[in-house]
This record gives sequence, C-alpha cells and structure tokens, in this order.
Amino acid sequence: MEHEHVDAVVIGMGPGGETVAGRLLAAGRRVAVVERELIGGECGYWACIPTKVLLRPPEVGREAEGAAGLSRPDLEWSGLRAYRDRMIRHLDDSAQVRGYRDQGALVLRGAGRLTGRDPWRVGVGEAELTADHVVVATGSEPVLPPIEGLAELDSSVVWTNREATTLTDVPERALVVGGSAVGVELGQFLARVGSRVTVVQRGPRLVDREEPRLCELIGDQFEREGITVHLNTQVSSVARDGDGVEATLEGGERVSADVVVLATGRRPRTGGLGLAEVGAELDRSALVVDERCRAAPGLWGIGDVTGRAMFTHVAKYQGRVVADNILGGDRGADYTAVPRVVFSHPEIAGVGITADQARERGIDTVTAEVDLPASLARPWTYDTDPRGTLGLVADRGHGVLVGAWAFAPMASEWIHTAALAIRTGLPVAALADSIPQFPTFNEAYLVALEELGL
Ligand SMILES: Cc1cc2nc3c(=O)[nH]c(=O)nc-3n(C[C@H](O)[C@H](O)[C@H](O)COP(=O)(O)OP(=O)(O)OC[C@H]3O[C@@H](n4cnc5c(N)ncnc54)[C@H](O)[C@@H]3O)c2cc1C
Ligand SMILES: NC(=O)c1ccc[n+]([C@@H]2O[C@H](COP(=O)([O-])OP(=O)(O)OC[C@H]3O[C@@H](n4cnc5c(N)ncnc54)[C@H](O)[C@@H]3O)[C@@H](O)[C@H]2O)c1
Repeated sequence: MEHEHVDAVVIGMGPGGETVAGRLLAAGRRVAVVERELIGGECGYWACIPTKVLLRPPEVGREAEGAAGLSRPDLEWSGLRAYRDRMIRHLDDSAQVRGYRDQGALVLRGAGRLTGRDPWRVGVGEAELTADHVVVATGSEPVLPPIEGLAELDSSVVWTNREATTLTDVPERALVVGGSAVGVELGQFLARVGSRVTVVQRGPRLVDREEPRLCELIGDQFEREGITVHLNTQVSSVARDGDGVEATLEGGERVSADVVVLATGRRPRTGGLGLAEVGAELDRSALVVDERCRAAPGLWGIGDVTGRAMFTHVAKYQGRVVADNILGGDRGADYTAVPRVVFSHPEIAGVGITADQARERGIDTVTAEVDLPASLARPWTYDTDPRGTLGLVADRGHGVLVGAWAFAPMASEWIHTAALAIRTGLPVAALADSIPQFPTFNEAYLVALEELGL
C-alpha cells in the first residue's frame, strides 16, 4: 500500500481543483491531484466549453443576417461537431495528466475518499496518502426530476447535459425539462440547429431567478424562434413511443419527442467521499464551508460542491482564495456581485439583486430600463434590426447600484461594469461621470443612470 505524505491533496480536477492545484504547484508545494474521470471536469467536457462552442456558430449566422450586405451563412453540422470534439479534447485528458506530472504533481486516477484525519488521509483505490491539506472540489451532478417512467428509459432518449453536449446527430424533436440556464442554452441551441423544441418549465417564468422583465424578454425571443414554452407545469410521465418518447404534462397535454433533455438543476456531489465520517458538515449534499472556504482545519471546499453560486468563475475564485489560505494567507471569500450569464442570443446577464429583492431588504429602491436601440448608436452599427435592454436597480439612500441586468449582444462582457460598481460600492455619481468609449454598449449605463435621476 502506497503511503506518501504530501502538502495537499486536491480531490476533483474541474476548474476549481485545477486553479488551486496550479497555484500550489507554482508555489513549490508537493501536491497530489485525484480525478475519477477527466482533468478539466464537467466544465471542460460536458458543460461550459461545449455549450459555448455549439452556441456560437448559430449566433454568428443570425448576426450575419443582421449585418448589412451579408446573407446568412449555411451551418454545416459535421464541421461544428468536429470542432466541438476538438474543443472537448475527444474526451481525452492525457495531455493534462502529463502537464501536471511535468509540474511535479502526483496524479492519481480514481475516486478519492477521506479515510481519516490528524493527519488527513485520502484513499484512491488501493493507494492511501496523508496530507496537511485536502481540497474537496468534486463538483455537482444533475438532479433527476420525479417523472413516472423516466427510470425505465435509457440515455439514447433521456439526455442530461452530458448526452446533449456530446450529441452526434441533431434530434428532430426535443423536449427540454427545466427552463433556466441549462434549459435555455440547450433549448436555443437545439432549435437553431433544426430541432423542434418544447420547453417545460415548472415555474411561472424562464430563467426564474432573474429580474422578471428579463424572463419576459427571453420568453418573447423563444416565441419568435418558434420554441414552444409551457410554463407553470411539469412533465408527469414519460413512456417509450417507437424510437422516441411520449411525455404527458400535468394538465394531461401530450408532447412527442425524440429526446427528453433534463435541465432541472444540479446538486453538490459529495456521495462516497467519507466527509461526514471525518466530521465535516453537510447541508443536504453541499459541503459546508466558512468564509475562508474551510470545512475543518486543513479541509477545504471549493466550487459546485459547496453549493454556492454554481459557476466556473466562482469555483476558480474559491480556488484562488483557498490556495492563498493554504500558502499562509488569511483570505475570506466575498460573493458580492457575482455576474450570472446565460449565453443565449441575445445574451442574458444579471448581477446583484433584483428590484423585488431590494424592496424586500428595505432598500429605498429606484429602477431604470433602457431600450438600447432607442438610445444608443452601437446597436445600429452592430445590427440592422437591433434589440437590447439594460436595467438598473439602485439604492436611492446610499446612491449606489445594487443590481443590473441586460438582454443584449455581448452583455456577458459589459455587465462587468455594473459588477465592479456594485462590488466596490462605487457611487452612482462617479459612474455617471465616467467616459465610456463611443460607440459601445457601455454607453447604456450613462443613459440608464440619468433615468434613475439620483
Ligand atoms: C450545460 C452547462 C453549461 C454550463 N455553462 C457554464 C458557463 O458558461 N459558465 C459558468 O461559469 N458555468 C457554467 N456551468 C456551471 C459549471 O459547469 C460549474 O459551475 C463548474 O464546472 C464547477 O466547477 P467545479 O470545479 O466545482 O466542478 P466540476 O467541473 O464538476 O469538476 C469536478 C470534478 O471532480 C471530479 N470528481 C468528482 N468526485 C470525485 C472523486 N470522488 N474523486 C475524484 N474526482 C472526483 C469529477 O469527475 C470532475 O472532474 C455550466 C453547467 C452546465 C451543466
Ligand atoms: N452560462 C452559465 O453560467 C451556466 C449555464 C448553464 C448552467 N449553469 C449553472 O449550472 C447549474 C444548473 O443549471 P440548471 O439550469 O440545470 O439549474 P437551475 O437550478 O438554475 O434551474 C433549473 C430550472 O428547472 C426548473 N425545474 C426544476 N424541476 C423541474 C421539473 N420537474 N419540471 C420542470 N421544470 C423544473 C426550475 O424551476 C428551474 O427554473 C446552475 O447553477 C447554473 O447557474 C450556468
């Protein structure tokens, strides 16, 4: 039995694990990394990267249609599929394994589990290591909705994000269950490459954690694109129907599809890790960590497994925080103004809190909404039939922004202006006195700030 002592073991090598491992290795620490599937994690192979790769060419097609003098280019599915395969490294991480070994890491393949503490012990198959620090970065797994008949169907007709992002052929008809980030991105992608898409969303709105107005705008967009959306309902049962599936909704309505795509949320992946046995606290399945991302002295948690805003940028941020703490610092994580983007077209971006949340917190709330083509030059230089909206939520008493949202081209890029303003408590007056480049979407902030009238 192997019994090596290392400075740190990182269990799970998604973006969170990779961030902390990279920093500790660069600082000369002896690090073991444990990965049971592929170094790069869900994000690199079945989530962020393939979805963004798949969404971009159909988006460019629409953009070309809107650009004067251009006609719409044809989408060649086999070419896009081949580029997706290249971008997900053909599900092969041997170069990453070599890269970490070259940096001096001990790379262990297999499922890691905590087997003891004082010192921390981690088992991987037959091997066992002891360590000063263990970082748990095991990500999340999809939540399967309670639909009668679902368990009897196989992955050829019931897709999670994994089957959807590695698809080889575009299904003629797709039923997407869940209408938040995953459902909207995958639903719009499938529709744009030719599927007839139906989205079933349990709540009253798509993307239901965002500003209601934003939900309305993406709903209108889906309608324009011929995507059928059923709100306030659920799929109650599914059954095999020839090569496809017949689904029955709560109200009795039936939807036939070639595939059912599950997009009903994710839960932190802590099963089989032995966390409770070593005294770590779990909240449902999330690893509970303090403001420094510490679960116990020398035991750390980062990324989706902590159940905090499940985004790659948050996993990487927590990875930076934990690396600094392991290297002797005393750094807390501050989740103020984490941007949230759904890479639909136009893009949905939100940061801070909604107007309702602000009122509930007793904030003297004032809001603004700006139609971008009505107020700016940039939308018109960008597109012959432009659309776009920016909304702001401000605290009148303190003269600061507390929320912002946008539905517009490249909103993922320029929402960061609001993110910085909210995070730093930048006075609205200072933002209003800034000089954004002409012609850019950033100019929308000046228009919206004037509308706030603070
Ligand atoms: C379809 C989709 C699209 C998304 N798009 C975006 C996006 O555009 N932007 C964004 O910010 N976020 C996006 N997300 C969210 C993002 O994927 C996650 O927030 C991110 O992957 C979290 O990183 P992580 O390191 O915590 O975990 P993961 O990326 O899940 O990595 C965890 C790793 O741990 C490994 N592991 C698990 N258990 C063990 C064990 N016991 N032993 C060893 N290894 C183990 C897993 O195999 C995996 O490799 C998307 C999610 C989905 C589903
Ligand atoms: N661009 C991005 O940053 C990006 C993209 C995709 C996913 N993600 C992250 O991945 C995680 C998972 O995303 P998600 O969209 O799967 O989850 P989610 O939890 O954000 O949304 C799930 C949606 O499904 C609905 N739902 C749940 N059960 C249902 C049912 N039985 N029938 C119909 N609707 C149902 C919910 O009302 C909710 O709107 C999120 O944390 C998200 O932030 C991020």
